[in-house]
Amino acid sequence: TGSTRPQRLLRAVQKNATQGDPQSVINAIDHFCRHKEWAMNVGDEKGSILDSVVSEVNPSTALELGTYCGYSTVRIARLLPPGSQLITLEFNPAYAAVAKQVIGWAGLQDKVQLVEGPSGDLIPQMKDLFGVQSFDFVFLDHWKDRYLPDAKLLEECSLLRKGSVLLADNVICPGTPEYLEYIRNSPRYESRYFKSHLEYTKVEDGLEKSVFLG
Ligand SMILES: O=C(NCCCCc1cc2cnccc2s1)c1cc(-c2ccc(F)cc2)cc(O)c1O
Ligand SMILES: [Mg+2]
Repeated sequence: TGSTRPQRLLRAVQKNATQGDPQSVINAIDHFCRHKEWAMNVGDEKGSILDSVVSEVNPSTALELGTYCGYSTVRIARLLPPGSQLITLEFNPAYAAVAKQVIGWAGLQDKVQLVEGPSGDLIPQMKDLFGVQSFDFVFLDHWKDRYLPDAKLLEECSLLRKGSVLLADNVICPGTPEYLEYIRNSPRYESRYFKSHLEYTKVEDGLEKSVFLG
């Protein structure tokens, strides 16, 4: 039984990145995905947009839906102010196991809570499990047909407050048409589209930033 792509990605991080240096972890993953094997990380181009939104929001509590190998987890966590927390949900235990090691290699484990399971079950438990009142920032990067139901679930569970920012990956490719339709037409959100490209390719993709108005 050979290795999986996430395991090969982790080996590239352990070989080429410096422990405790998040930027070197990011660079190692981008190099691996551009020159060795494509993987569904948000990537460097969309990652820079993610960085600018996270820096602008400067969240105390952040939620990531879809950890995968932890690339965007590291991008977000490295920018968080001291004392803030990022909760990241992953459905696939094999992905979660790799992500935990990538996050650890970056030295960001104290800022990150990695939780395994489906978002639909876990979101209603956020207050009880982690004592979260509300999220200042949410990065949606999981099943594309779960973006809409989970945005509604966050509202219903009072996990969003006036000014909370949702940032959604892949709104063009693979695409999240129902989510875009809802969020762009809802009076409860102010949305903006950041045109970019599918990670490590020339294919169009983009991020949708939506501010909850309360
Ligand atoms: O599927 C994508 N991401 C989701 C996979 C995670 C599943 C989870 C479900 C779940 C449920 N609950 C909690 C946690 C989680 S994690 C994805 C796919 C592409 C892509 C792939 C092929 C292609 F040709 C073009 C684009 C690009 C991307 O940037 C992606 O993000
Ligand atoms: Mg994505």
